[in-house]
Amino acid sequence: MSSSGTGYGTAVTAWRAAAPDWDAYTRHAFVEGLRDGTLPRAAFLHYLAQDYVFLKHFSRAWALAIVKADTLPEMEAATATVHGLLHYEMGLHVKICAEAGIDAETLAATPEHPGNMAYTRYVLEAGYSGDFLDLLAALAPCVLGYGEIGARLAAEATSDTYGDWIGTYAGDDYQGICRDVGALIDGALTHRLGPDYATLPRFAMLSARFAQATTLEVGFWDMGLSPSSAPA
Ligand SMILES: Cc1ncc(C[n+]2csc(CCO)c2C)c(N)n1
Repeated sequence: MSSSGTGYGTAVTAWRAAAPDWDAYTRHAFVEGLRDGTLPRAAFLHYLAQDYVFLKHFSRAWALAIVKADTLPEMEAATATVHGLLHYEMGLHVKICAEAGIDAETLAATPEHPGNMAYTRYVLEAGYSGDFLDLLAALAPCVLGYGEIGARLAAEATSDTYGDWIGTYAGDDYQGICRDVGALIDGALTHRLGPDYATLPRFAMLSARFAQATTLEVGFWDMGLSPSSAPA
């Protein structure tokens, strides 16, 4: 595991260090292909189409966070994320795919890959059967991993083929979102478990959720690298 992160918060820094697959996720061959520009365009577009489906369910999971929240600021943070996903991030996917000749209707009809389904339904299930903390622990690797990937690739990229993608996640706006989500998690833990939350068994259970979602992110990149594994 890498020893350093991007410092998004106390809890996520601990969870990140304890997740066995963190490097497999953030330094995956797909990510390295974005870094050096060798990722085939077909793999990128296949990934984007699956990610469009992913974001739809991920938005539902953040909407569930509004339901599971306990304070108005928690509700506001979750609402802002839902809004950003539906009105900004999904639109970016539509635009990039349209430029590559995949129209919005085709994108919306993308068959959902089982690895995609496994990940989003795992996150939703964490929220359905658990509380706000369970849901945030399952949501966190996605948000913060892309922040870490973006920041590293902005410094280490050797090609600008995927510069727009890298720039989106390396940019100040997205890095600010990552710090906000890290602070939301630290605040939610303190509010529910007290300031010594990191010493409690519950914290280790949440860490395991974070690790599981991290492993499912690895599967998502794997899927992106093998377009032929998509269901009909
Ligand atoms: C598989 C997969 N994992 C993570 C992200 C990144 N991401 C998902 S939602 C969001 C906005 C804040 O919640 C960001 C950056 C993705 N697009 N696809």
